[in-house]
Amino acid sequence: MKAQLSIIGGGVMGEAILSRLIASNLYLPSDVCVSDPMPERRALLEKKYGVQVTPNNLVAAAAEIMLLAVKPQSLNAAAIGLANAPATCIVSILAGVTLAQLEVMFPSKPIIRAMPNTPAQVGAGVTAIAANALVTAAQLDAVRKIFGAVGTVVEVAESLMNAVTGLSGSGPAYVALMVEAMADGGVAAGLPRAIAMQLATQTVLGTAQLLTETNLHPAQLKDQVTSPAGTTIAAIAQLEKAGLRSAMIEAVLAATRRADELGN
Ligand SMILES: NC(=O)c1ccc[n+]([C@@H]2O[C@H](COP(=O)([O-])OP(=O)(O)OC[C@H]3O[C@@H](n4cnc5c(N)ncnc54)[C@H](OP(=O)(O)O)[C@@H]3O)[C@@H](O)[C@H]2O)c1
Ligand code: PRO
Repeated sequence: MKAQLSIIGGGVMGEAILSRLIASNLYLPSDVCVSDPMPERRALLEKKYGVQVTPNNLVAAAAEIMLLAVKPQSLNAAAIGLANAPATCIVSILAGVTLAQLEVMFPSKPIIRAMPNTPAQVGAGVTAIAANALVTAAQLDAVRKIFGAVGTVVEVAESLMNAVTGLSGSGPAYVALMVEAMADGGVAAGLPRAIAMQLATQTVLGTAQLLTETNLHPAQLKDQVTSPAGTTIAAIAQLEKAGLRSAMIEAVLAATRRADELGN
């Protein structure tokens, strides 16, 4: 049976997207087929979501939309035999892999390159998409709906996709590092670990919500928190001394460069 959607690679991101598509009723489990080499993984996805599973990418490829969710290093192996895949539209979430490279692998196919992030697991992701010239308005709409089920969708020029990868694709790891470090600071100052984690996580969540809902510039928010001769400016002086801003800028650039390398 031809599935509406196939997912090639049922790992972290494949499952994150799958789980929201099923939970939001955008796809019926019977309309989705997931291909993964690991029997335990297939069994888990089949049991948890009721989807079709297969170890054979060619079987899965018989779908309206084929979502490639393998690691960039596994793409060549995963794509063997898929050049003439019956899939109508190919969607790739692979870091660094360009539309031009995908067009060589899947000649004459409508292809969309996408970069989601792991908050997709809770429907709070952000995904950038870029389409090739063969994608129809209906296909773009269908793919927008897929990523809309896991969060916000933005369209960007394909030339910016590696920068997106360096910022929002990899970004949850930077924020997680910051939350962990803030909690460690709280523990160093005497807070119990569980309370410190709750305070750190909610501070990040609330600050993101405040910035989103008020459209405040981050500098204005910082100024609101920073009393003259107060506690916050003492902390900020330390962060500036340690080069936090520069470290964050360099981190995004390093991830962007790595995405460039993965595409070569
Ligand atoms: N994780 C993120 O935050 C994130 C965010 C945005 C985009 N991405 C992109 O999403 C892709 C997947 O990342 P991930 O973190 O989900 O990786 P992952 O957890 O390793 O998932 C990849 C899955 O593909 C399977 N696989 C390997 N070779 C295959 C083949 N030939 N055919 C079918 N399936 C195959 C893997 O099985 P085995 O484990 O048995 O090899 C694994 O289950 C990557 O290209 C990454 O750049 C990831
Ligand atoms: N995770 C993938 C990586 O680290 C791509 C963006 C987030 O390569």
